[in-house]
Amino acid sequence: MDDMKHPPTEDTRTARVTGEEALAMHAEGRPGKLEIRLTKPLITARDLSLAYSPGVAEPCLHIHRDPKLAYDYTAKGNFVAVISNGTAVLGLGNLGALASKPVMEGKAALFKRFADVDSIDLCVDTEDVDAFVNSIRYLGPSFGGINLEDIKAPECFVIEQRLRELMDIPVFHDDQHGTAIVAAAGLINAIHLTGRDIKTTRLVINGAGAASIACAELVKAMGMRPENVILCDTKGVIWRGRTEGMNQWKSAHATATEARTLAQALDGADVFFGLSVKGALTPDMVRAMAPKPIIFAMANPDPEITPDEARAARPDCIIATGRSDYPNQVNNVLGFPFIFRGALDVRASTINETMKIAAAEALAMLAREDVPEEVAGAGAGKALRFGPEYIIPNAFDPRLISRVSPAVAKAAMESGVARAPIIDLQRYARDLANRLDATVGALEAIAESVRDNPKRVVFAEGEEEKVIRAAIAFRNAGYGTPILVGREDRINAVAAALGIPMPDGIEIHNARLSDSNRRYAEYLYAKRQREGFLLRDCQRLVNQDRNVFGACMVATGDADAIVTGTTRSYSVAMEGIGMAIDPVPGRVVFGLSIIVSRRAGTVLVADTAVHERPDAETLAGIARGSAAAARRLGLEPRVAFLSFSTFGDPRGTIPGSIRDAVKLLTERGADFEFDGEMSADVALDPGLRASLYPFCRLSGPANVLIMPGLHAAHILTRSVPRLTSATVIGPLLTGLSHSAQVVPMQAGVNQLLDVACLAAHAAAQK
Ligand SMILES: NC(=O)C1=CN([C@@H]2O[C@H](COP(=O)(O)OP(=O)(O)OC[C@H]3O[C@@H](n4cnc5c(N)ncnc54)[C@H](OP(=O)(O)O)[C@@H]3O)[C@@H](O)[C@H]2O)C=CC1
Ligand SMILES: CC(=O)C(=O)O
Ligand SMILES: [Mg+2]
Repeated sequence: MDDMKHPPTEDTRTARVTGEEALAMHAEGRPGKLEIRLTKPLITARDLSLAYSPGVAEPCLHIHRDPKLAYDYTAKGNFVAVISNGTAVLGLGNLGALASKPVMEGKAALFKRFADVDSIDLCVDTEDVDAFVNSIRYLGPSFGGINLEDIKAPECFVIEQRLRELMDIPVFHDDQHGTAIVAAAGLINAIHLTGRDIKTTRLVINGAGAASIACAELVKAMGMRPENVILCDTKGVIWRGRTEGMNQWKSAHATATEARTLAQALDGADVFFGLSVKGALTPDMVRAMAPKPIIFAMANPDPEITPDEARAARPDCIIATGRSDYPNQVNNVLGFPFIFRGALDVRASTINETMKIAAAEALAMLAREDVPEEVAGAGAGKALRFGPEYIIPNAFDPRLISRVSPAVAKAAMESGVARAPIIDLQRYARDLANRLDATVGALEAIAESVRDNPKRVVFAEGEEEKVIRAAIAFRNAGYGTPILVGREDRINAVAAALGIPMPDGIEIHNARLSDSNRRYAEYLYAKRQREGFLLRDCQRLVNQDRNVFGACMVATGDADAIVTGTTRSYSVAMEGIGMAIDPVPGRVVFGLSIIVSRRAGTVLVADTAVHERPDAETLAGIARGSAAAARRLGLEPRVAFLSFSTFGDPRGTIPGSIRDAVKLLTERGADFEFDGEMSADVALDPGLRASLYPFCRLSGPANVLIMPGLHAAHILTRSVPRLTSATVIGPLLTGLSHSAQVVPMQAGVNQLLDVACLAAHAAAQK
């Protein structure tokens, strides 16, 4: 196919998902997005006596005497309730309490993911303000803070005000203040980039509800003149004297203006804030705005205008939306996790204006700094740099927690609402940076970098349902062009039976009918003719073995990477790939697994796929390859060669290969820390090494574990995800001259997608 190497023409940076994918994600495994985990063991009778009766009486009595101790003996200090009645669910309207639950679980998940704040959703089934307030006001003892969400205006103003008066913990309506803080941060930078002065900037806000009123208040507090801010709602401009559809909060922002419609208000305006509904802003309105207009179309899930439409109407505009799949995401996810983190850590009694402005400024300033490689996506073509397409940090920026939360904590202390001040703020910021796992950010950075540099990835088992789903998800995620190997009618029939429409941009190649199969057979014959293969043997392999066909596509440059493994055993799939793709000369091919755990951070394990009993040279090669992979993930490698014994204790038959591998690396002067043999606990816990093995050369807990053989590697990586809360990614094949990955046969759609993304990333590094 002539056009084989042309990537899709549309903007592949975006990570679009389908409704079907979103439903499947929510239904998969344990339904929903949250579960509760224990922080203390409850295994023995003693554990039970300590955690429950009689032991639990002790903290109860202490807290009774001194309520502050609740922060020391319970989860209160890190626990936030996300509360809604579902009357303004995103921009979807009044869906009710139950239907708001996915958003509320989502907010709780974001609290945990981005700021390690524990959180629970409480969906309260009433639209009555008094009943709502009364159902919350008595819950204070359980929580360190209350995050109100998606409650419509004007009731939300009354509810928040009353709860703030009644409760002694922060009560924060995210749609009001979280949104205003993030929008203000983006506005500070957009004003700077377009050379404006906030005092003369004219803003039109579409919407006069929770988010809009809070935005109007904050921008005015920041110096925008009241007469330069016009609000519109479903009845048009909120002008001074209007009586229809008004309330006291709208009246407070009514402007003396002749404009009556949004279009009239926008004539010559500098800035548009959309906090209303999809499609409310038309290209004609955008065309009527001032030069270099600033457009924040923040309605969710669909903005008031899409970036493509806005740019087509006004190429000189700065455009932001509330979505994560366009550049410039102005969304309160950049605010609430970090604001609460800072407020909780100083046990703030409230979140006040000083804290909000500190958060907005910290966000704005972070966007002006150089973006570290792991955020921009290592090797990505499009670097994120302060400018019209990057006015606000990315939600996955790991620096957010160590910038925004300390700014909020400091402002709380300075404004006198901190009940547990932090003495050393620099140390606090450092501790926060380490609180989140770096690999999670690194993996998202890998995905981002693949979106910037999309690849052609062969899904060799193209007729399988889960493979088709993964290929479609790969395409929708913007990772590049999936190539399904299989019969077109079969693939279309499977997709039709599943009710999945096949999107454009997916290629299907039937090995037997492909124009290229003769070329692949000749390629294979040239490689294998001295190993007993005739041309017709090679032709048969190419025609009949999809792994061989797919690997030939990659080896001859028709594709960038191949993913397989769901229908054949690992070794058979490897054999097919190995027919066409060689190891990098001098490198060992091995499997690398990544264990991501909260407790131990990120730990790489190798070899988890290829060598049953590696000799010393192979072990040394595996260690070298693993150390290089660790560096690519942003980890400085500390490599431990594992055994049942540590430096000869207990005595036994330690495989000589381990000690010889350590010797080989020492003689050759490896440029990373390594040592062994040692047992896994000694490798992971430096405390166990300190007194008995002070000579050990590892400076901290090992983050790369080299296994003595495949049996031990399998036992470890297969049991960890079933016995603990850790995730295991891989095994990922390492050391081949072209990017190829074999997933375990039981791999699901998400695993296939992740591995395909990693394969595409690896292809970019070849
Ligand atoms: N990006 C982000 O971080 C956030 C985005 N949002 C988005 O902002 C929007 C509003 O949310 P929220 O303030 O909580 O909701 P509210 O229900 O409190 O307010 C909605 C407001 O939008 C107005 N409105 C509805 N349709 C139109 C229209 N066609 N033209 C003009 N105004 C209209 C309503 O007018 P009226 O008063 O006449 O009924 C009301 O004033 C949602 O789309 C939400 O997703 C909200 C929070 C954060
Ligand atoms: C982002 C958000 O909170 C909303 O759209 O309601
Ligand atoms: Mg909301």
